[in-house]
Amino acid sequence: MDIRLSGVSHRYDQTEVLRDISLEIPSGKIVCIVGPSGCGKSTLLRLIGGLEQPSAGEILQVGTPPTDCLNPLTYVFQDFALLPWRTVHGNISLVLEDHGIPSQDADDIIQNVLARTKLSDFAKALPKQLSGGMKQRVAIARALAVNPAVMLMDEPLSALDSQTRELLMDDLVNLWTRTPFTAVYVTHNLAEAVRLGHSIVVMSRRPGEIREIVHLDQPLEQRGLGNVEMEEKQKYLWQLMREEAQAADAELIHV
Ligand SMILES: Nc1ncnc2c1ncn2[C@@H]1O[C@H](COP(=O)(O)OP(=O)(O)OP(=O)(O)O)[C@@H](O)[C@H]1O
Repeated sequence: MDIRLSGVSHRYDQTEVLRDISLEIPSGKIVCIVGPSGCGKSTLLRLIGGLEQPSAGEILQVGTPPTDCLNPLTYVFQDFALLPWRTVHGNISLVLEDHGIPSQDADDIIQNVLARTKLSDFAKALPKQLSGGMKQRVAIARALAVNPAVMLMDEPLSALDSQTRELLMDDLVNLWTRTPFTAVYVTHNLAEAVRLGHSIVVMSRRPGEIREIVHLDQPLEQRGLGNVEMEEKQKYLWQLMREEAQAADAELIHV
C-alpha cells in the first residue's frame, strides 16, 4: 500500500503549520522527513496516521495493506511507550489481544518478531531490566507484530546515546534488508536520514513546505560509517537546512 499526499495544508487556529505538501510514500521504502524544529514534521506524521484531519488537501491510501495486516498505520515513538508492568512478550501480546488473535497464533507472531529484532532471549524481561536500545527494539517488534502497511516513526532513536543509535540503525537496515517494510521516519539527525532513507524530504521552517526531496540510490546495506557518498549527501542536506534552521531558531527566540 502506498500513501499519497496531495496539497496537504494544516493550521492550528491562527498558526499555519504545513503548506501544500504533495508527496508519495511508496510501498517497501523508507521516506525520511527532516527539517528545523517546529516545522510540522510530527504534525505531518499525525495527519498521515489519521489522528488529525488536514485543514486542506487529501491523504490517500493507495492499494491494499499486506495480508494479515492488523493495523495499516502503526506508530513507533521516541519514548518507547512500553507498559512497565508487562514483560517484553506481554507488551507485544497486548496489541494482538486488542485484535482478538487466538493465543497460539499470537505466540507464533511474537516468536517471529522477537527473532527478527534479536530479542528472543528477553521475552520474559520487564522494561526496567532493558537498556534504552533494547526497549526501542521491543517497540519496533510490537509495531511489526501487527504487520503494518506503513510504520510511522517519530524520532525513534533520538532518546538513545550515539553508540546505541548506530547499533539500532544497523538493526533497522538488517530488518529492512530481510523483509522490506514501508516507513515514514521523522528525524533531526541527518546521519540517520542518509543511513536509512530511500528518499529524504527536506522541509522549510514553519509553515513547513517541501524544500527538496533528495533520493538516495545506494542500497541500505552499503551505507556504513565512513561511506564517502553518504557523507557528501549529508553535507548537501545540511546546506539545504542551515538557513532554515537558523531562521527557525531566531523565530523561537523572539516568540
Ligand atoms: N495540537 C496542537 N495545537 C496547537 N499547536 C500545535 C499543536 N501541535 C503542534 N502545534 C504547533 O505546530 C507547530 C509544529 O509542531 P510539530 O511538533 O509538528 O513540529 P516538529 O517539526 O515535529 O517539531 P520538533 O522538530 O521540534 O519536534 C509548532 O509550532 C507547534 O507548537
